[in-house]
Amino acid sequence: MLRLEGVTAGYGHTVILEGVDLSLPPGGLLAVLGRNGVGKSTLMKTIVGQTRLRQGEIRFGSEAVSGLPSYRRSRMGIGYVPQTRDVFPSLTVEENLRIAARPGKWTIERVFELFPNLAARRGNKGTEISGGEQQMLSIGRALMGNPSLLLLDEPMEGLAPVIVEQLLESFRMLRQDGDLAIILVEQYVNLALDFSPTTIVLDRGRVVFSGESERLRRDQSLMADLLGAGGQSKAKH
Ligand SMILES: Nc1ncnc2c1ncn2[C@@H]1O[C@H](COP(=O)(O)OP(=O)(O)OP(=O)(O)O)[C@@H](O)[C@H]1O
Repeated sequence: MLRLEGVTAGYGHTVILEGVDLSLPPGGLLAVLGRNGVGKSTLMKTIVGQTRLRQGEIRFGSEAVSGLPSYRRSRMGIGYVPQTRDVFPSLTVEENLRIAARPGKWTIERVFELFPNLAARRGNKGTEISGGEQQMLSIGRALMGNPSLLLLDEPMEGLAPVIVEQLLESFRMLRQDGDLAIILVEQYVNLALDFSPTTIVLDRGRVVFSGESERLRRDQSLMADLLGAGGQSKAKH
């Protein structure tokens, strides 16, 4: 469903990603790990078309999407939840969801089933809900577009443990759904390894590990090598 081959990309003259290969089958899961600033968000932005692609190819389904603008990729079924939480502050929860709607199985009712907190806040503006609820709304908006691939960029960042637990539960429900492929960028290593059977680790814009999450989890010294002290401390989560 998604294939990157030799992708080199960055911003303006700056190259951040170098020779990245990855592939994900329909309904597949992938965790993306790496220290701060190694290019995880840049990888997500490159998949959705928000960086400058210098070399390589990105295919989604049967099409090469490398030359397509973001909105075309989104219409083709790539849903993106950026680290910055993509909600319109002056619109209500319900309006935020409605304007993101495209035909398919995801409806407002279904999003409210996934995130009951949002149902209770349907009339509140984007500014009148908590950070955790904004994250749920941002994910809900991506789902309303009825994607076949969902990119989640550090969705747990800065959220209280109780909200992290709620989000995790919703991700498990999405995973059970089966036909939605998900790429999860995470700083919480164990949480990501639990979520996805396959993982890649980035370091300075290159893929330095690609394989079974379990293999990484079992090899603590490899994990320390690839993710460093920061990864280790967050591995406790
Ligand atoms: N819009 C931009 N223009 C220029 N450089 C950028 C831009 N966005 C990110 N960078 C640089 O690209 C590099 C990779 O950043 P990126 O945000 O992809 O890393 P990350 O692995 O997601 O980090 P974090 O875990 O801290 O979110 C960093 O050196 C960053 O300064």
